[in-house]
Amino acid sequence: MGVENNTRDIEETVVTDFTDRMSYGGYLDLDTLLSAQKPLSDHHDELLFIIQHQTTELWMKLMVHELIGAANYLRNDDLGQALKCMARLKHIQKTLTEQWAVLATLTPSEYAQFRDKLGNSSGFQSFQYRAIEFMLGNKNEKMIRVFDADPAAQEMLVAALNAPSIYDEFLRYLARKGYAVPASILERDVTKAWTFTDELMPVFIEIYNNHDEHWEAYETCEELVDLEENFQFWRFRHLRTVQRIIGMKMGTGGSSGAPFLQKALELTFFPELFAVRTEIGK
Ligand code: HEM
Ligand SMILES: N[C@@H](CC(=O)c1ccccc1NC=O)C(=O)O
Repeated sequence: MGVENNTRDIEETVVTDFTDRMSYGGYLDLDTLLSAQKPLSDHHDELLFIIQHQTTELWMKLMVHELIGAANYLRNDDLGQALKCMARLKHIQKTLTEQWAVLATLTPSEYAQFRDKLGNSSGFQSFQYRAIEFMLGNKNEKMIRVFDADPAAQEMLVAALNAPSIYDEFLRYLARKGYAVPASILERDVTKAWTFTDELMPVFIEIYNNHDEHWEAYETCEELVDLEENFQFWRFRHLRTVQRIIGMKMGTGGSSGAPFLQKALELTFFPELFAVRTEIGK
């Protein structure tokens, strides 16, 4: 039987009594989740602003989880599982980059009506964002101080600062597989930002020039390139959204605003994987 009167019958077997059963809202703790939106103004658009940030933080929570997973799998030489984590990470990144379109419906006039309520709070203080940057190799000890007033966040961030990045783990994996990764790289101080290392180039040139013989390493290199590219796309959409909403105003976090965000577009996580492109087929 099809639908009648444009109304779908609820089937006899559908469960409706949840007095002693776990329900959807109970499992997902929706009471907590949906009571966490607390606008500080009466402005219609503040809910959009809050939900855009909260959904981003939720997806970033999964990104942290997947990045930890990927690093652990690499450490255990389980490349297949590490690649699965990276594939999921890339889809989350795409979702987050697309999501900027929702916030871009906020006009400068609308935002100006509640911006003063935000005080000095800023995305700059997102510990999950900072952890993701650290896990990808953009380490910066100075960021830790921002979290002096939040010991739990700070502890998590210090752990991410002290742990090898996903790139460090990949290079260690390559070394275990017999690739000539210099010892100085394997023993480097992982709390410092990665900087371009010329001695690594022969390893990647070999992998890219003879990719059939190095398929697993080659595929992983390209996954890392995708991750970096997607990260830059997110940063770019953030910058463009900021430009259209606050122009050249300073940030609530105290930075110069757009010029500060622009500088991040010059950062790179895996410089050798981009440099190798110049060398292919020479
Ligand atoms: C009206 C929308 C937004 C504006 C005007 C804006 C503006 C800014 C500005 C000016 C900064 C520089 C730090 C400062 O001085 O405050 C910044 C940083 C940041 N914002 Fe936003 N932002 C917006 C939306 C978002 C959203 C939705 C997120 C998602 C969580 C986000 C995440 C971040 C992060 C992670 C940083 C630090 C970036 C870095 O260290 O390179 N922002 N934002
Ligand atoms: N930094 C933004 C304010 C802002 O966007 C914001 C404020 C509180 C919590 C998260 C935010 N998002 C990103 O920076 C501004 O300068 O307008």
